[in-house]
Amino acid sequence: MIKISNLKKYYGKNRGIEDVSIEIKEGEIFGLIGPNGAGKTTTIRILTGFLSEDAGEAKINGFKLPEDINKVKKDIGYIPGEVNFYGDMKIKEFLKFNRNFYDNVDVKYEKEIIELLGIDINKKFKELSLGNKKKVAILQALVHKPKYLILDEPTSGLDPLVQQKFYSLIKDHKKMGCAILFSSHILSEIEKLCNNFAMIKEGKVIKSGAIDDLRDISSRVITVYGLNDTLNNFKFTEKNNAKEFLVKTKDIHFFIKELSNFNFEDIEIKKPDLEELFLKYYK
Ligand SMILES: Nc1ncnc2c1ncn2[C@@H]1O[C@H](COP(=O)(O)OP(=O)(O)OP(=O)(O)O)[C@@H](O)[C@H]1O
Repeated sequence: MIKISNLKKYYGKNRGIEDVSIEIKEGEIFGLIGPNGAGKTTTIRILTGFLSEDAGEAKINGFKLPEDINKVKKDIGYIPGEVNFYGDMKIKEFLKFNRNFYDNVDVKYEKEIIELLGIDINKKFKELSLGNKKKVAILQALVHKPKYLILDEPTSGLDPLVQQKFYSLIKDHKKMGCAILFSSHILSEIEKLCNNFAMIKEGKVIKSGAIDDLRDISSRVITVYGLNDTLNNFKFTEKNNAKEFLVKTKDIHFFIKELSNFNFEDIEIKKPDLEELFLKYYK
């Protein structure tokens, strides 16, 4: 398990994080979201052994970070937000170096990922584009089939096709029982991939829980176009020349009955948009 409790970190007088607590179980993809400067990377840097905390604690499999990083290093896969490897090294040399470090690299799997993502291992790192550098970072993070994956905006810079391939690799790791921390600004990918999430703002967790609970799966957004009247029992907000109602699924037939007394042009019924809900918290 990855367990972070009341973690706090200041850079001198500057707040990094104030109070962050999250738990990620094996077989779970956990979304870490929040605006620029919220504290996601600071949290991740402590978890990956690069920074020490001021208060609270971060643990992986019971080992305290950053102190015990060497005891869990081989079980962790990490994709940093900014990928900076050894510029003059060819990718194939880098992979050899990586195989020596992680004595548990699955060489067959390494080959599979190289083919899946289309990585040119004969190129030097400095010759690669941003997206292709990111592909090497993905490869390096996954080849030893880690038990814990820590991903800091892993899809930034990837084209949509490679993104899809990356998602399938991550889902495979989830099936293998990996505990995955996935930091991202792309709310739709958090919605699609994650079971649970935490939103950090100004260094504190302001909202967390199951993605499905957040969405309020028992309600529907009903947009009615060309309706000039108001309904007695249902409130609405005016949006793009239409009236938008949030209606509990159990009340939909009452809603339709009441609406049928009036003229309107068109109607659209959909599940609440998670992206809109997330954006409210960003503001
Ligand atoms: N080396 C540093 N020195 C001083 N302040 C820092 C340093 N690194 C981060 N900070 C500050 O800590 C806060 C949290 O930054 P952090 O990089 O953790 O946020 P983030 O959520 O990862 O942001 P983003 O989404 O922009 O990557 C910010 O206010 C940032 O300015």
